[in-house]
Amino acid sequence: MTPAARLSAAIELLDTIETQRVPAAKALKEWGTAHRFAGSGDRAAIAGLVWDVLRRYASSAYLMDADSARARLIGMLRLERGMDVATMSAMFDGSRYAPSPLTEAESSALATRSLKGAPAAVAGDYPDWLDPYLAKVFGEDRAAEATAMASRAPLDLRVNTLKSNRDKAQRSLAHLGAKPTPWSPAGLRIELGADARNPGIQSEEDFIKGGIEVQDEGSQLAALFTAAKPGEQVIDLCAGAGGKTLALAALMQGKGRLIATDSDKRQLAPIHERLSRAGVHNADVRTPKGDADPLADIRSTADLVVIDAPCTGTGTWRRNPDAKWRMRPGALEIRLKDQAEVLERAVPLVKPGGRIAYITCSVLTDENDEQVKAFTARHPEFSVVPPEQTAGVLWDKAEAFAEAALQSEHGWLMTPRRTGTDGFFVAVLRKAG
Ligand SMILES: C[S@@+](CC[C@H](N)C(=O)[O-])C[C@H]1O[C@@H](n2cnc3c(N)ncnc32)[C@H](O)[C@@H]1O
Repeated sequence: MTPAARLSAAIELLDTIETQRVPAAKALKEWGTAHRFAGSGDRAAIAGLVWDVLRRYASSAYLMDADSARARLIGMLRLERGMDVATMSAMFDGSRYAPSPLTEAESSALATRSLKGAPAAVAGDYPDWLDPYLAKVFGEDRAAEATAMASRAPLDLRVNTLKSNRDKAQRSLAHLGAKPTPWSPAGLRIELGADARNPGIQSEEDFIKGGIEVQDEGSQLAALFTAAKPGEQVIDLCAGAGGKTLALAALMQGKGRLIATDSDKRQLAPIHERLSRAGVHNADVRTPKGDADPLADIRSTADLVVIDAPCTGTGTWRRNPDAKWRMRPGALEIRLKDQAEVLERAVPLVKPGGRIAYITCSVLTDENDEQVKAFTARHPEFSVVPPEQTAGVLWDKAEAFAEAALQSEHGWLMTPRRTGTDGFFVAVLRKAG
C-alpha cells in the first residue's frame, strides 16, 4: 500500500470506531482480517495512524475546527507528527486509493489555526470532567503534562539481575537499538517509531530464558523505592500478573520470603510461568480460595507490604490512548474505595518497624497523596518515610531524579513529561517500632 492509501484506510477505520463505537483494537483486528492483501508493515502503519489520532482526538479537531475522521487525521499529522502542508498535499492528492486533496478550509486551518487559547482539556487531550483533578496536581502545567501523557511511549525492559546483567542484555538486543534507561540501573529502552511493528520481544532468546521482562521504567523505580532487601519477608498484596513481584524478587537476590497474592485469582494466573522463567525460587503465590483469607497465617511479621494499588491508570494513558476517553467519574470513586480497603488489609501484616509501600500508576492526587494522608490519620502508628530517603536507592542519580519528579510531603510522582516514564506515585510508610 502507498502511504496515501494507508491514510485512506485510517480514515475508514476511524469512521468505524466512531460511528459503530467499536474499541480501536477490535476494529484494527477486523480490518486486518478483511484486508488480507495488506502486509504487516501496512497494518502497523495504519494502526500507528489510528492510535495517534486517538492520542490527539480533541486537539486535532480543535486545530481543524472540524470533527470528522478526516479532519482529526489531518490535525494529528500536524500536531503529533509535525507534518507540513506541502508533504500532506503530496499524499492527499485524490489519486486512486489516496484521500481527496486538501480543501481550502483545511489548508487555511493548517495555515492559521493553533492550539493557543484552547482549553487545557482540549490542548492536553483528556475528558473535560478530569480537568479539576488534573488542575489539583499540575495546576497551570496540566495541558503540558497531559500532552506528554498522550504521546507515544517507548518499550521499556527490566533486565532480570537473577539471570543476566544490563551490559549483556544490551549487547544481545543491539539489533533492536536497546539503550539504558535514564534512572533504573536495570532498565533498557527501545524507542518505537510511528510506523513501528511490534518488535516481538517475547520471541527474543533473552526473554525466553528469563533475562529480560517488559516493564515501564516508572514501575521499575516504584519497585526499587520499596527498598526490598535480601532476607526480608515481603508481601506483594496486589501482585496481579506479577510485574512488581518479579522486580522485588530480583532486589531480594533469591534470599528471604516473597509472598504474592491478589484478591482476583484470574489476575494472578500468569504469575506462575513468569516466576519460573525468571528463575525465582523464594516466592510463594497465595491464590485466594473462596472467602478464606490467603494471608490468615501472617500476623505482624512482614518487613514490607507492597501495595501496587488498583487505580484509574491515568499514568498509563500513553499506552492506552483510547482508555482515557472511556473513563467515567464512577470509576474513580470505586478505585478510591478499593485503595482504602487494600491499605487496611496491609495493616495487620506489617511488623513493628516494618513498612508499607503504596504505589499507583495514576497521577490523581485523590488516589495518591490524599489516600496516604487519610491512611496516616486513621493509623497514627504509621509515618511517611521522607521521599528524599526513598529515592536514595538511586545513588548518584537521586539528586537529578528529585529535580525531575514531583515531590510531595508523602511521596514521589513520576510523569512522562518529568521523568520520561509512565505516571507513577510511590509513598513508603513506616510502622512505629
Ligand atoms: C495495578 S494492578 C497490579 C499490577 C501488578 N502488581 C503488576 O505489577 O503487574 C492492581 C491489582 O490489585 C488487585 N486488587 C484489587 N483490590 C484488591 C484487594 N482488596 N486486595 C488485593 N488485591 C486487590 C487487582 O485484582 C489487580 O490485580
